[in-house]
Amino acid sequence: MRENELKTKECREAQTSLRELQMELMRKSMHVGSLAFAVEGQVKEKTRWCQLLKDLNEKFKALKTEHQILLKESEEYKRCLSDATQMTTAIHQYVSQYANLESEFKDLKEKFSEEAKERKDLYNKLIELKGNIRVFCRCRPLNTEETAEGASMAIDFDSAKDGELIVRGHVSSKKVFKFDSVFNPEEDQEKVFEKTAPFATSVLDGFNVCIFAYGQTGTGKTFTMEGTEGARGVNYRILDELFRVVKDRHDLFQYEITVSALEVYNEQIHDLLLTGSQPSTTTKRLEVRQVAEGVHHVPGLVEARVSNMDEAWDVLQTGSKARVVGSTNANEHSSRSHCIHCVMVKGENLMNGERTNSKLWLIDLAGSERVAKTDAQGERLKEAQNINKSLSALGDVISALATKSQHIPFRNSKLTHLLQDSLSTQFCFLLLMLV
Ligand SMILES: Nc1ncnc2c1ncn2[C@@H]1O[C@H](COP(=O)(O)OP(=O)(O)OP(=O)(O)O)[C@@H](O)[C@H]1O
Repeated sequence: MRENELKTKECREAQTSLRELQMELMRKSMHVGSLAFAVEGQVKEKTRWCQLLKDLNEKFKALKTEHQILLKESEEYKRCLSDATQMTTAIHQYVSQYANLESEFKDLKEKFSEEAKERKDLYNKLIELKGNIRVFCRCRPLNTEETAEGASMAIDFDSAKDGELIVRGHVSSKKVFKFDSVFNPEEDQEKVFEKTAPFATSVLDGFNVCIFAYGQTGTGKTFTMEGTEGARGVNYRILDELFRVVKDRHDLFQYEITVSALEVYNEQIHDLLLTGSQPSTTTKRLEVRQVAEGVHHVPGLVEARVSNMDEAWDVLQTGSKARVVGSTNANEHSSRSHCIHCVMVKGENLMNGERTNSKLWLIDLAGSERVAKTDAQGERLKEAQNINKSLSALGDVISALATKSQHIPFRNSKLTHLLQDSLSTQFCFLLLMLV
């Protein structure tokens, strides 16, 4: 019994310790569960950190590459900076050089203006010394008919070297004429122009220049002024020279050039640039009007603006052609009218703003044969009388100008009236006498 009780006690104790062990096991398994949960959390955390580390690694790599690029760029910038510094120094040097040049340029500009004025004054004096009225004589060669008829020259050209021309008369008489220049039959258009060329500069310097061709019909007035395509005359050559000088001076001067072409026939002025302006057709006559003290104008006259030689020549040729086309007999008509080409030049000195206003007149006068000699009647007589009247009026004006007379009779003919302004101040007058 006792043994039974012991066994029961043992059994109870075993039961109690089993219960405790069970409790302990439960506690331990709960602890293991919480540890597993914690471990799972740690694993998750580790994965996240690993990912972060990976990302950071990539970012680091990218930053490293960027750093390399920036390093390169910064070296480039450094180089540029040194270039820029050099450039700035160079610019500073240029600026100071420019300032020096500018002041030198200003000095030169002033000197140039003074020299130009001096040159113009000297030129002015030279013209005065040479005389602002000059007469050249040109003798044409004998034509084939004259040679066939056995004609010979009455002029002794050997003596003409100093401008003195000896004309042998009948028997042993001889007459001596004095000219500023004499051109013998062998001297060509170029030779004649050599002496005329300086007048182009005079016009651009503000002088009025009048060049006349005077002589009897057939002596070569039109040949000398107009010339032919193969032997250009004064008109073409002087315009060419004028535009050459304009081009040469384009940095210092600005010029505005206009041209007109007109004709004086039977003491009436006609515009050759207006179609149908010939005397044979019914057109409005032009008149010279005084618009201010010392300023005369021809209202309605076409003034064509030209900017180069070709344009100017085209306009003047239009005028010359209109003169020929309008007449029934070109030669007859041309010898009975004064053909006038006028080149108007407005200049501005770009250095000092000085302005000039001048005119170049190129005039092929009507044939100078005398009425008594021509045995003219009717319309021809009227034409010849008008020519005589205007040529002698021109002669009177020249002699009044040459003797510096108080009164210059400009109003005695249409031609001299037209030229009044141009023969009143700063002018050069050249008469080409053709024989
Ligand atoms: N220096 C010269 N050399 C060669 N030929 C000339 C010369 N002068 C004139 N001639 C010739 O003489 C002829 C007459 O000349 P031109 O027509 O120029 O005379 P003009 O005086 O103008 O006459 P018009 O009063 O009728 O107009 C033309 O055939 C021209 O070619």
